[in-house]
Amino acid sequence: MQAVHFGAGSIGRGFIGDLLHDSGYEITFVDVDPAIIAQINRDKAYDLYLIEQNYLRKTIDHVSAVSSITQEQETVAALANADIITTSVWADNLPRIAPVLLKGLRARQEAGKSKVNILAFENAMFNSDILKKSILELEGSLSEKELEEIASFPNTAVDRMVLEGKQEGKAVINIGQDYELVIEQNKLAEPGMKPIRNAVYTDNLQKFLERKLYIINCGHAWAGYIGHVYGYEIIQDVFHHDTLVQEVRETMLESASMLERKYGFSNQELVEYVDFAIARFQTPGIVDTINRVCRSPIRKLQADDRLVAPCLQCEEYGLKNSRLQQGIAAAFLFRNDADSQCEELRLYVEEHGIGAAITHYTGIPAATQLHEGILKHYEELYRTA
Ligand SMILES: NC(=O)C1=CN([C@@H]2O[C@H](COP(=O)(O)OP(=O)(O)OC[C@H]3O[C@@H](n4cnc5c(N)ncnc54)[C@H](O)[C@@H]3O)[C@@H](O)[C@H]2O)C=CC1
Ligand SMILES: O=P(O)(O)OC[C@H]1O[C@](O)(CO)[C@@H](O)[C@@H]1O
Repeated sequence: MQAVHFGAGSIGRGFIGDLLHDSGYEITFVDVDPAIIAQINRDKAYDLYLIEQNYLRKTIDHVSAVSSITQEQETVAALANADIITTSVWADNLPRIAPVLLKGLRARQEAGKSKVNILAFENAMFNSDILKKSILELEGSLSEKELEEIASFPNTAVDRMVLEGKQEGKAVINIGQDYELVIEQNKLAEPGMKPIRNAVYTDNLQKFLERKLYIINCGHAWAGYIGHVYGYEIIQDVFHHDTLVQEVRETMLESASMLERKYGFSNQELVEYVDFAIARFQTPGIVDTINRVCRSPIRKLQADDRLVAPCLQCEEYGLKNSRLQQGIAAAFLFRNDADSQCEELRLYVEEHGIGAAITHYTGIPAATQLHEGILKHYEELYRTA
């Protein structure tokens, strides 16, 4: 069986590649980074290191790689022959892979190939729908009916600790043992089939997605943005600071109270989920930068993302959300010269003021209780920063 995976980065090789390999696929990675492509083609394999098993090595073989920039024909040919197509390129990049994907789908159409599953494994709500929409919006694209005849776009939730590391001086990928890969079953090309082993198949993805994004990623982002205000650079340092850990926990529990109300999760299972996530962030020996956790703050401030969405929903249910407001405020103070979204945010605040920026990036209207709360937190954090 053949898999084509866009994005040979941490999650691409460390999580999706791992599971595709264990499901029996040969994997063609499509990337834009010549160094990663060359490395995969040279070694025809790559190594992963299992953090909790004293960095035990696991080799992923039967892999190759192509560049979507310089090897478009090869990419299209691989797509035409694929039994499954997957991505982990960051949600913001999905529109960039849409054109070559469309060419691959046309090639499949011409060759009379069977309907293929296309799964976007990105941290975003309804990630595969974003990709489908990007394909449909291309000039001269297929109609929605034509696209649905040749491809299915099940949405997913993707959770695993995957970190860049070093072994014997070489850059490697370290992976955590716990993971959750959830796939929308009813949208699969054949809903009875389970194309990836060890994934969870569900018809109620939103519940899993929100639990993961609004608790794990929310707490992580809160810790990163607040940690940055306090001058930390490594996220583990935040998780070794008792007061901050307590505050992250309070943030995650604000989201949890909303999810309990909305989906009927039990309080105990959500509290256990929060504590499991915090324990994972505290795994001994791992080092992860705040710059990575906080990357792309504009994306993370969107109304359906990890901080604003649970905050808005808590507000609707009349639930406490002050910690979430604080995390949103802190995101506006995140600075990283290598991240263009930080500079865009900074310039917008400088030109229009923080009040307008909150509304512009989060959609939260001015003169609401929420807006005023975020503003107040921003002013307090600004004095600390
Ligand atoms: N690292 C993690 O622990 C987790 C990451 N995710 C999600 O997985 C996705 C990928 O994250 P990472 O693997 O950490 O990022 P990464 O930066 O390590 O990997 C992204 C890869 O995509 C490639 N890429 C970018 N644009 C491309 C294009 N147009 N065509 C082909 N390849 C392209 C990059 O060259 C890079 O190799 C993101 O959506 C992230 O939110 C989700 C859960 C966990
Ligand atoms: O990958 P993103 O969406 O930029 O956000 C980083 C988050 O994703 C993860 O990489 C994995 O879920 C977390 O470490 C972090 O919460």
